Amino acid sequence: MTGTAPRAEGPRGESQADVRPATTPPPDAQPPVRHPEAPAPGTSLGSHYDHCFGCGPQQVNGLQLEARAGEGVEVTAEFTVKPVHQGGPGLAHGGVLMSAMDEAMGSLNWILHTASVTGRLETDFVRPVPVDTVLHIHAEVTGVDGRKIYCAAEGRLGGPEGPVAIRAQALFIQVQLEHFTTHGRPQEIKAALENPDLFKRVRAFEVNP
Ligand SMILES: CCCCC/C=C\C/C=C\C/C=C\C/C=C\CCCC(=O)SCCNC(=O)CCNC(=O)[C@H](O)C(C)(C)COP(=O)(O)OP(=O)(O)OC[C@H]1O[C@@H](n2cnc3c(N)ncnc32)[C@H](O)[C@@H]1OP(=O)(O)O
Repeated sequence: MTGTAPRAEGPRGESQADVRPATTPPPDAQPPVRHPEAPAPGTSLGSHYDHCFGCGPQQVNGLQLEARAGEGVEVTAEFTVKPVHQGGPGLAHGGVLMSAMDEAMGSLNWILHTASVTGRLETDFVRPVPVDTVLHIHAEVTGVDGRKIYCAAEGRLGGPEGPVAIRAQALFIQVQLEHFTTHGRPQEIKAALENPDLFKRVRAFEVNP
């Protein structure tokens, strides 16, 4: 019987010789820079979109993550696991926890003043996370290489110094406003564009990269 050789390529079809974990900054990546107009350390970042599953106040079953700016190119956030977030009985669903990490790393956009979307997201689940737990998340940018923004995050149980339950690394890709207007469902895009605050914010990110 002949076995099938493992695929000698990375997630984007690159040859094995070129493969570095896609979420690890390359050696020539730039250190991240806190944008001069980034929210001051300690400031609550609020929601980027009322209907966002991760942070939107209108999503009653969403994560309603509350993030704050840190000193560097970093944020802290808390996610309270509710019964609606269960996977196993009394335990958080892994995909929901990944969403919380995605949202926390996505909120680094506020610190860089960049609009970006998740290209790749890797997660290690280290400990189970029971319902009613508050997951304390710290997320930071680890490097920037052109449009590519490398991020890492960890989530701890019960407090910022609690045991680590989840670790994540991600590659975000900078996009323009057109990313949303081209691909989003027209009715939500129309409503979002009619919201002057949201529109101005995304435009400001574009002219002040
Ligand atoms: C009007 C409404 C506005 C609403 C927005 C409001 C506010 C925004 C501002 C602030 C937001 C604040 C907080 C946000 C909080 C949470 C956000 C949650 C984030 C998400 O949950 S977001 C949803 C999931 N996300 C997607 O829905 C993406 C689908 N996808 C695509 O839309 C494309 O795929 C894209 C754009 C990613 C790239 O497409 P593209 O054509 O622009 O660029 P291209 O493919 O050339 O990639 C360029 C370089 O990245 C490398 N690269 C790309 N992908 C890679 C991968 N997976 N692995 C390894 N490398 C990768 C390439 O290899 C190349 O590298 P190189 O330059 O070295 O060749």
